[in-house]
Amino acid sequence: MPTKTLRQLSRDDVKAHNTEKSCWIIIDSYVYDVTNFLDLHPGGVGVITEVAGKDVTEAFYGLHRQEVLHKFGPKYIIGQISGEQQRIEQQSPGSLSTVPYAEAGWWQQKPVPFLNESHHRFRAALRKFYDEEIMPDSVSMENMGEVPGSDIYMKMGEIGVLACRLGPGPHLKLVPRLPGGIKPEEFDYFHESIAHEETTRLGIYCFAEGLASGMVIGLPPVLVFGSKQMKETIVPDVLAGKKTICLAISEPTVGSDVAQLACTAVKTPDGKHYIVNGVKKWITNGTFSNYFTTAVRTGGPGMGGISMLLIPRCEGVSTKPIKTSGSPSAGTAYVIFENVKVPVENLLGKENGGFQVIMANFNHERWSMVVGATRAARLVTEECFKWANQRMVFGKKLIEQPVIRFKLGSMVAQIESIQGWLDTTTYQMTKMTYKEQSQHLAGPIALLKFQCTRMTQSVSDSAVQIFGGRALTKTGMGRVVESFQRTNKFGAILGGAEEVMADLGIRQAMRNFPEARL
Ligand code: HEM
Repeated sequence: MPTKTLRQLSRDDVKAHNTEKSCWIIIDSYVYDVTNFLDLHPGGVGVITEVAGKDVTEAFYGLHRQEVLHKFGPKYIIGQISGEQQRIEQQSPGSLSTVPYAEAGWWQQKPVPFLNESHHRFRAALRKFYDEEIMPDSVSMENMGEVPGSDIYMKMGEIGVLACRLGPGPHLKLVPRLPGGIKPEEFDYFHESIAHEETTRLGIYCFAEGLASGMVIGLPPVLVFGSKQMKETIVPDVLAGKKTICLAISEPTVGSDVAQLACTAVKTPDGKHYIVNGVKKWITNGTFSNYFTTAVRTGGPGMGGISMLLIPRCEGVSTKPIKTSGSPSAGTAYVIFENVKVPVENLLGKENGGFQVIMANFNHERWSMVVGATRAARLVTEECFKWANQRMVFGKKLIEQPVIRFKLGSMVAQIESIQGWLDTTTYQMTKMTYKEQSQHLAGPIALLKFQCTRMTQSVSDSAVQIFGGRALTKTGMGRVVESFQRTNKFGAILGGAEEVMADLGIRQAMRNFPEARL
């Protein structure tokens, strides 16, 4: 809202401008001359002229998100009502929300043992970046089905967030700086979780997926198992946002049952190349990636015959968009390999040792999905809290209905339960080596993901009921809830289906089952 001194007006001054020829309205103490906007107004001329000359604050907020006012409003402001102040809290870039439960406890001044000042600094820098650089165009890009372009990737590379989304490790030293001036040595899994959370907080699932979700799962195998040459050339380019990468494992007939995959890589007689043939499906960021971290069959059937190859976009590689229930902004693709010649140096790990490479990555992927899904559910709850507080129905605010408070209570309780488990898990990760994490956390993380996506479905269901018809339109008041109800199931399938997760959790637990009897 304007910072310069505004012309002071009285309510009577405004009252006189109540026609199509001169149409003034008051929203939260500011006076808008919307005469020239009437013909542009998506809701039509009549709705505004009907209330011309009046204070329309409640009517406005009943029909529009605050972002509408921020985007279109400022140029029509001509003054402020004398002696009045803006009353409605404005979300400024980078700020924390004061709506109850809209931020996890620590961010709303409740002490927790895991976080310190560096996490605060990191969050503030990152949120400001997302609010200012990414948010403004993201809703329209998602609706138009546009993927985030290289300009966005470069900006993300510049601030260092791409590296942060891969977690702690030596790769953090490959970027010139990290958000908030964090040092690579002080970076832990809580910083990483903040980086995922702030991406999800955009509230636009597929566009947010387009922001390097493929890299989060596609680059770690290169970091851990790649050759020196890959680490010196490909990794820095990806972290700088100059190149993009994704993970290509699932196939038209193979999802969670990775051991059955059919894409083949056959060595040439001179032993210098693999010839890759096959199709990958549901590959996030596949439509625009430069590299594909790909699972291929180099040996016999089952998990012992799988290898991982880094395949560049080259002759014989083609990608086709898949129309999902989300938006093309995620770049979800079929990736088709037809006699693709890949140097043997592009092998990640050992030949036929690909299953270990895949597994090494899975826990981290699942954990990061829980982080994102929990944050998305929290955002949805914030939307519901705000809406229930502003929506008037049957002569009172929605929040005054006990049934709505019950729904909100149930949503908050489920989210906070997952948050508690998640924070404990993240803390355990900070105290364990990668190997220890695989040994001790694979089962609990699988169960956590299972419970988390059960939670998101329940939260989505309640949120839709609270928003009513607005939860079914892609633009307007309910856009965040609409996106969530359309896309939250992705998390229940990708990275291991719910049923597989619950089963895995128990199978892992059975590995250490004692000689116990009742
Ligand atoms: C500065 C003043 C205003 C601006 C910039 C503005 C802008 C907009 C925009 C951008 C939309 C499309 C919303 C979307 O789909 O995301 C919209 C819709 C609408 N506006 Fe306004 N508007 C203003 C004032 C008003 C006023 C004063 C009223 C009546 C009280 C009004 C009534 C409506 C209605 C009924 C819709 C359709 C809402 C729906 O689809 O649910 N607008 N307006």
